[in-house]
Amino acid sequence: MTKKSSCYLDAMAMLEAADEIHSPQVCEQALQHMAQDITRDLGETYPLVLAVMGGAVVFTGKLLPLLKFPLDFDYIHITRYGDRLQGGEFEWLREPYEVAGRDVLVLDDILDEGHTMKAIVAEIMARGANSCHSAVFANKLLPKNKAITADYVGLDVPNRFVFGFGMDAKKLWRNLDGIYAMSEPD
Ligand SMILES: O=P(O)(O)OC[C@H]1O[C@H](OP(=O)(O)OP(=O)(O)O)[C@H](O)[C@@H]1O
Ligand code: HPA
Repeated sequence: MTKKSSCYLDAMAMLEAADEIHSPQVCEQALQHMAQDITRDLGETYPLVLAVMGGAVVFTGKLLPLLKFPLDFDYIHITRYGDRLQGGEFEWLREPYEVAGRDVLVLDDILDEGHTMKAIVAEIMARGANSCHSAVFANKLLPKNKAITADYVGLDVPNRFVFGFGMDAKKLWRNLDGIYAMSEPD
């Protein structure tokens, strides 16, 4: 039998200690509701849909086939957490291109303090977009005001570090189909 790496063991221990917040079934239902709302509001605008890498990858992959109207798709990449549990400075790894005159829909995995989405929307509007809507799969419930609220929210999550459904904790477990919260120190 092969020896399991310490990364593998750490990942399994993290999942074992975590609490399930939203099951895969609840996540799928939330996706359906989001798709209906987005279709109702943006279905005739031929939007440019921008996924925020890398957290939006699962949300995007599951949402796009539910949007049964014409759209363009591209991605942007901005990060401020890396493998940390606290946000820091922004780093743009791929800026938004060819947004002038477009109705843009930004997809991201989570709205936490909202600084990332606020910076994205500001950048897109500064580049001449006609409009910019935001859709996040998870909205973290915080005891303070956020920098921005999202136009479309899949599910609320508690004020804990969550992972799964595209979200990583210390770079782990983006690939889970439900949402989990890391165990809290005793
Ligand atoms: O609302 P905020 O407090 O700004 O946090 C939300 C952002 O943080 C995460 O990105 P991260 O910087 O971890 O990059 P990632 O997408 O590569 O995980 C997440 O994907 C959001 O983009
Ligand atoms: N989980 C994963 N990524 C995040 C979070 C979180 O709770 N907050 C901001 N980015």
